[in-house]
Amino acid sequence: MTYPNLKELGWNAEFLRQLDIDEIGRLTPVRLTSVHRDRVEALGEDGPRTLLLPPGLTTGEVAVGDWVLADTASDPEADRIDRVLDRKSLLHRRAAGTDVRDQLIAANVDTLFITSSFNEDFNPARLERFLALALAAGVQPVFVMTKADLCDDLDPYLDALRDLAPSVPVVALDARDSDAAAQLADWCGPVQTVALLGSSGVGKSTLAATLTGDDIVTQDIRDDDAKGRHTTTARSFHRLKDGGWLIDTPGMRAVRLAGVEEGIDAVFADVAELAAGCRFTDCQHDTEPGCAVQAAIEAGDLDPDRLARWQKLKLEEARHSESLAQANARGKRFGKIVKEIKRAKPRYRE
Ligand SMILES: Nc1nc2c(ncn2[C@@H]2O[C@H](COP(=O)(O)OP(=O)(O)OP(=O)(O)O)[C@@H](O)[C@H]2O)c(=O)[nH]1
Ligand SMILES: [Zn+2]
Repeated sequence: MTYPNLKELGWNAEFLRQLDIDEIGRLTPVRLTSVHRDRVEALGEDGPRTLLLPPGLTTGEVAVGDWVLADTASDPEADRIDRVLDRKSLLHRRAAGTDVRDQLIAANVDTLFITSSFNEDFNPARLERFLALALAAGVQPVFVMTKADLCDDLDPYLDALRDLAPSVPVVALDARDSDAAAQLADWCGPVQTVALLGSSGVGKSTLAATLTGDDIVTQDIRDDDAKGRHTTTARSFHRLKDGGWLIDTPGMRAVRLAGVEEGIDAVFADVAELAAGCRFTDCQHDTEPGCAVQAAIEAGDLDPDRLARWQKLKLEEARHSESLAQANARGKRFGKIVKEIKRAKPRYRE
């Protein structure tokens, strides 16, 4: 069995530069292909490996696509991660439900295929949200529009996408057709890593199968977390027909924003620029005098819906970032209390 070499796995000079002389001989670079509660799976030049984590590092701090240095010599019982290399990009989101922790989705992704279909699923607010996520992560976004075969008139959708983000490439395709791979070939070649994002039913699994040549029905690997709840922590890493890699994330209906303010401002650069011209720095762009945003709306230069979507996203971002900061503070307080309790408790056995 031959395995892909490091370069084929996406390794490049940026990662190599992070190793010091001692590490080059002693440690092995490998790329993470799935993350479980207590261990990770990785792929390197010698094939797949299971790695344990060193003290002080949890699986919540690593993501599929990460490059890590594996220590395969120190402990005869198990291979371990020595350290995680700096990432060139990191997609993350807020965890589901009331959990406000940041959840890592995928690391070192070059291109995010923001997938939507030409039908009722088409939703500008959702696309902007995905776009903000991609830009904040440092990933190139591409709009991949599926079910083109079912739509009589693509133009209104294509126009809407151009208004939304003029510089983002748009590809319209039938996800079931093998031509789809050729249409996306620019982003799927050797050394490139892509990820798919989009709501349920838009055709992500279908497209993944077309791009990889496998029928990779998303297999969520369920793990029990510390509280015994079932969580989906594993993501899959698949070889693309064109030589690159696909990180396949389970359907994400609602991406929770947090810490992506820069991404939002980039997506709404036109509105943000207008807002910078308002008379008051804390202008709410409502009825304030000297509001450049309202002036643009009146002049027909700005769609009021777009202003509303910007405000909604910013509010959501502010709220989530705040709760994240609060949760971190709470976590620290909790940690302190646990330590105090431990200190106070008599120790019967060690
Ligand atoms: N006609 C047509 N059907 C498509 C296309 N893409 C996907 N489908 C169909 O749409 C349905 C849903 O596709 P999936 O690939 O399962 O969608 P998904 O995004 O993976 O959905 P989740 O797994 O729920 O996230 C399937 O019946 C596909 O065959 C397309 O481009 N054209
Ligand atoms: Zn204003």
